[in-house]
Amino acid sequence: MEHNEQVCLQICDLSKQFTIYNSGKTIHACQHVSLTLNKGEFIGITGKSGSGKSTILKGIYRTNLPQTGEIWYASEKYGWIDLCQATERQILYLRRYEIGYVSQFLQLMPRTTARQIVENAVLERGGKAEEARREAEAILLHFELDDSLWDTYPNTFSGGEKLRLNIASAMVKHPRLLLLDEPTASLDQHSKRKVRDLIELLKQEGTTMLGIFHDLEFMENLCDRRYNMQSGAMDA
Ligand SMILES: Nc1ncnc2c1ncn2[C@@H]1O[C@H](COP(=O)(O)OP(=O)(O)OP(=O)(O)O)[C@@H](O)[C@H]1O
Repeated sequence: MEHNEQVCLQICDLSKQFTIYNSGKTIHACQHVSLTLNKGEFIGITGKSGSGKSTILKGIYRTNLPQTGEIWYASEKYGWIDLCQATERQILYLRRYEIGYVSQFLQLMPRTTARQIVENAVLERGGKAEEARREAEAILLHFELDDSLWDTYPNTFSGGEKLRLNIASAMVKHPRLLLLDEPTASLDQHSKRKVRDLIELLKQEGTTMLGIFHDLEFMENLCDRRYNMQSGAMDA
């Protein structure tokens, strides 16, 4: 396959189905999806509920493995790599240093405070302790997480607080490719604007993004192009 230098991610004829064991039924979660994402571009995925939007993102992040198709990614470390064929070790490396995934669900870590969650994200990408402390405080302030919460465990946080923390810890890693799976689903307008500001900042930094947002107004003027799951093409 020939690769273009401008391209960050190329999905080729991707299909994924699930078999429901107790009924034996097959669900075609997505079929024949082809999509090219250029470096620094932000594509929004649209389509009705159940049309396979999350399935695509999970395929890229390798939370699931599609039956057919290829997902070529221009990795800084590995060069062009088909994420469907990559080894577990390669996937772990890419998740740590190159590809970020934000959903509306916070992965809680036992006995880890909000501040530590964000600091760990900076340390994971290779940042120094002082840098981690500074960046964690800056992003927690940006998301207006009350500072009385910074050194507490997030299991008691409200939905919106968890979500803001989740987004903060993914964004602070500055991944080259960021996958956004409805990260703003339950946020109020004010918090959504905060997320939007950060997405704009990441865009300016050249981050490539692929995102799902139910709020089409939110997507407006933020993404460069929109891919429609039903038509399998870019929205006009
Ligand atoms: N692990 C799974 N096992 C069985 N079926 C699944 C699984 N994951 C997804 N599906 C099915 O695949 C289809 C596509 O799901 P997906 O979550 O990708 O849709 P979506 O477009 O993101 O939906 P929504 O907008 O409601 O979040 C759905 O019919 C769903 O029920």
